[in-house]
Amino acid sequence: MAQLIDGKAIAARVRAEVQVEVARLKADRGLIPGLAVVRVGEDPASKIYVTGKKKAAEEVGFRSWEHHFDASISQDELLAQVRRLNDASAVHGILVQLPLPKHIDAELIISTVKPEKDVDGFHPISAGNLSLGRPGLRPCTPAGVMRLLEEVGCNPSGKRAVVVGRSNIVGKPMALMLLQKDATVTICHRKSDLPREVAQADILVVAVGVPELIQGDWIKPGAVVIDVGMNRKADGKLVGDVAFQAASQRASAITPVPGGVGPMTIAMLMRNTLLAATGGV
Ligand SMILES: NC(=O)C1=CN([C@@H]2O[C@H](COP(=O)(O)OP(=O)(O)OC[C@H]3O[C@@H](n4cnc5c(N)ncnc54)[C@H](OP(=O)(O)O)[C@@H]3O)[C@@H](O)[C@H]2O)C=CC1
Ligand SMILES: Nc1nc(=O)c2c([nH]1)NC[C@@H]1CN(c3ccc(C(=O)N[C@@H](CCC(=O)O)C(=O)O)cc3)C=[N+]21
Repeated sequence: MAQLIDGKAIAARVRAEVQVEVARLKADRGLIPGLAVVRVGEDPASKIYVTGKKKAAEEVGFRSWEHHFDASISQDELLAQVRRLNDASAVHGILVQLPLPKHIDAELIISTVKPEKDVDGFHPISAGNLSLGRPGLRPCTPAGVMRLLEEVGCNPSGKRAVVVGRSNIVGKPMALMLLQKDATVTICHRKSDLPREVAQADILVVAVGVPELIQGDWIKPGAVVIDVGMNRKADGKLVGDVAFQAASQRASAITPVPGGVGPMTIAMLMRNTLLAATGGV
């Protein structure tokens, strides 16, 4: 049986580290990091996520604001709101919750966030820095995965890593971060021969959004398996992209869903906001 990677507990540790640094910043410099979250429309999943973020921000001692707009807000008005947050000196981090309504060009909105305040790590400047191997704000989910690997003593150097999914917010930055740690990286998508590629993986990261797409018997014995997928079933329960029971028979370590990568995403958002406030990247 695989070791269960307790993302919930590790995330709590990351938040505790941030909390200590925030207390020191307040005492030494009178500086309180501030995080602004922009939410548009009534996506129920977004609402849950934003609530989790608010709780975490309070816990670590940040100021936080949620700016909620009706789904009918115009693109120009949303752009104006983002610019206002860019100019607000108490705001060190800005997160525009995705997805945005269809009449809004999400890429344009993301590019309008000041790169120094881009705590999601989605701005083209942040993506460019990552791709060039320069310091910068990193996307929270893959950054959280890297921390999980570290915590279970899994050093990617020289290992075969397979990332399933190539989105700009998870799969692609994940592959680049593993590459930066000297893994030999394969990126898979709809046209890939998944059973063949997955069988090669010493480290498998799956970020697809298809319930239990990855079958247990594809997994290389001893692999470390990280399941980013979050799929809600009809009964309200969450399942990942990996068939968990069968996979845990072969993996050496595996993340559960929920309680794996999800809490790490929020914890790394807190870290990024602290970094943005101190200019520490
Ligand atoms: N835990 C967390 O903190 C977070 C969880 N998530 C979850 O992670 C999952 C992925 O999110 P995201 O990256 O935004 O998703 P996207 O929909 O943007 O990307 C999905 C990727 O999976 C690939 N894919 C889809 N179906 C298949 C298939 N049948 N075989 C192989 N590849 C496939 C797509 O390939 P192609 O490019 O060829 O279309 C695409 O590259 C979702 O479940 C999401 O809810 C996301 C963000 C944070
Ligand atoms: N600009 C932007 N940045 C994001 O980082 C972003 C986004 N938009 N849009 C949506 C996705 C999704 N995402 C999650 C984060 C935490 C959990 C999380 O904490 N999950 C808990 C379970 C929560 C539950 O029970 O529903 C867990 O896995 O244990 C889930 C999903 C961030 N995203």
